[in-house]
Amino acid sequence: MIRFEDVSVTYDGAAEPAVRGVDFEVPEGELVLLVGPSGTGKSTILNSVSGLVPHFTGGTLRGRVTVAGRDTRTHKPRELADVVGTVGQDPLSHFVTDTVEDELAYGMESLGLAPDVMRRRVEETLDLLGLADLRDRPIATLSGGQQQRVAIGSVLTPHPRVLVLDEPTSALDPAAAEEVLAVLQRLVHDLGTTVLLAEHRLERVVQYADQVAVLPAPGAALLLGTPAEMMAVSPVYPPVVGLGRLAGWSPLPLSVRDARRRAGDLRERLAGAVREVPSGTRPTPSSSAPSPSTPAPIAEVRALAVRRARVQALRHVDLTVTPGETVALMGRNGAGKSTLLGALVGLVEPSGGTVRVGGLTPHRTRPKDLVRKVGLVPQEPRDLLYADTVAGECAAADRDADAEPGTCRALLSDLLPGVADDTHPRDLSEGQRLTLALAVILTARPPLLLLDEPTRGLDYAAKARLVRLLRSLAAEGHAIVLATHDVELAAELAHRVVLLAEGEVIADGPTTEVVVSSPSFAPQVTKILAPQQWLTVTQVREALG
Ligand SMILES: Nc1ncnc2c1ncn2[C@@H]1O[C@H](COP(=O)(O)OP(=O)(O)OP(=O)(O)O)[C@@H](O)[C@H]1O
Ligand SMILES: Nc1ncnc2c1ncn2[C@@H]1O[C@H](COP(=O)(O)OP(=O)(O)OP(=O)(O)O)[C@@H](O)[C@H]1O
Repeated sequence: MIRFEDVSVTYDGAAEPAVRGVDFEVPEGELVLLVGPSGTGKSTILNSVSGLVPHFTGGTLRGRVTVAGRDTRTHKPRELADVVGTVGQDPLSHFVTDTVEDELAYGMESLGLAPDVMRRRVEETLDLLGLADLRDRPIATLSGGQQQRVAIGSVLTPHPRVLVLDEPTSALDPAAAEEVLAVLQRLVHDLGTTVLLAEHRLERVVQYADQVAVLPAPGAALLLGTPAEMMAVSPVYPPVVGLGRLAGWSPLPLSVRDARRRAGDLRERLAGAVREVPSGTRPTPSSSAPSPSTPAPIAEVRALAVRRARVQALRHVDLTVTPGETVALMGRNGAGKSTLLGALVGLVEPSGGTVRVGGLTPHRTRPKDLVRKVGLVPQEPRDLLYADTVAGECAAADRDADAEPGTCRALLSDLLPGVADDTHPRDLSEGQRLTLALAVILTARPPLLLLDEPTRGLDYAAKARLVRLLRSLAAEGHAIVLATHDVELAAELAHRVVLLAEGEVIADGPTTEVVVSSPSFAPQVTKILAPQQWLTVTQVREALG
């Protein structure tokens, strides 16, 4: 259905092709998962199926890409729209209408479908993706994950024969991600839809794939095979595969269920091993604090309520954060995580209750004074960056924070060597942009550091670098609060997990306690080795010695 024949793409001005000699086929009615570290060309391959490469991105495409027999070089994206539905990495940039319902209908309208068919499919899709309550909402007022669901819904309604999805679950909560993948699988099985999908969070998707295509390194040849074959050789793999490799299981398990069946021996070996307190996870924040007295909190939230237009986004929220602790805020899309971070940094005004950060009331404090107390790395780091060059961005950060000139640049070079001063922030990769935003925020050395979905778009290596960095900041005494759907990240990093549901705190405790009992928020290793309480492959490796 999709065929690549010896395809190479070279972007204008680039010395090397972004992808080289790509030659593979996605048969009709199969779901093929495209994986690989950042920058290996996954988006480039996806965009050449929809025709965005080279028609919109520029550059040169050699070889041939055909979709349902149509050559994408001679057919513009518009002329492929009746066959291919695409969701890109940045759904916001693709929305064409203002409300949820209109957006779901738009693709069908442009194809001229009958009104009764459109009506039926809109209703179906609203139900399928849990959007019914949001049907009249302006898209601009939706949470990140709600927007991503709308973006996915809007390509499903025209029933395209081919779906091309670039990280479709990056902003979704774990349950929503499962729901979306179940919908895709149903389309593949029942309607024979062909799906090509790229994703970094393999723990969410690998078990749904018929085949996996791996781009091991920039410019390297693409490998194609069954998920089990590919997971044995891929440089990126989910924790279930990491555990399987560690335990020497063959064939490698791809799902928690497969792994549980094999895990008897491993559980026995682990029961014998001394269970140490895992690195990065302390039983309670205060019990291991250096001084006998608990440090004074850096942030205190009492009975916080926030209304956003007609939505009660938060109610009765109490939260205390002390220096040196890392707190993960988790909960379904729209639960109020970003709103709570917004209240801590003064962007969102409480409608009731109080918020105190470093003795100040954030929404009544001048930004200049507040930057020394608290900094937020937003869900879309681009929202924070407005200069034309990396150097300009860093100079502005130094000024805003009254820091020595060169402070921000030194931080950036430390975190991420090799980013040139004259690069436009727009041309950085997702991970590079996140790191730049982090350096900008850290320039003021705020004692409270907030991050909204920091692992969106990051590969496993970039995530590991972020974990190391945040751990060392916590060890220096920074308090860190991160809103995340990445259960594996929370397991690695957080001392404490706070679960929000419909604007209320429903659990607040040490990571192990909160996640072990939750089917949605438990990491893979926990599910595989239950009833023993392990969180990560690293912990298991250390325990086995
Ligand atoms: N429009 C463009 N113009 C110039 N270079 C580009 C463009 N898009 C991508 N590149 C470069 O091509 C290479 C492959 O990028 P691509 O986005 O396809 O990788 P990816 O595997 O999807 O990465 P990620 O997982 O980070 O999204 C990178 O070096 C990137 O900087
Ligand atoms: N400007 C706004 N106007 C009206 N409602 C809003 C606005 N911003 C957010 N909301 C609503 O407030 C609720 C909480 O949103 P918030 O962004 O805090 O959720 P979240 O937990 O961060 O979600 P996600 O996991 O999807 O990022 C959602 O129902 C959202 O639709």
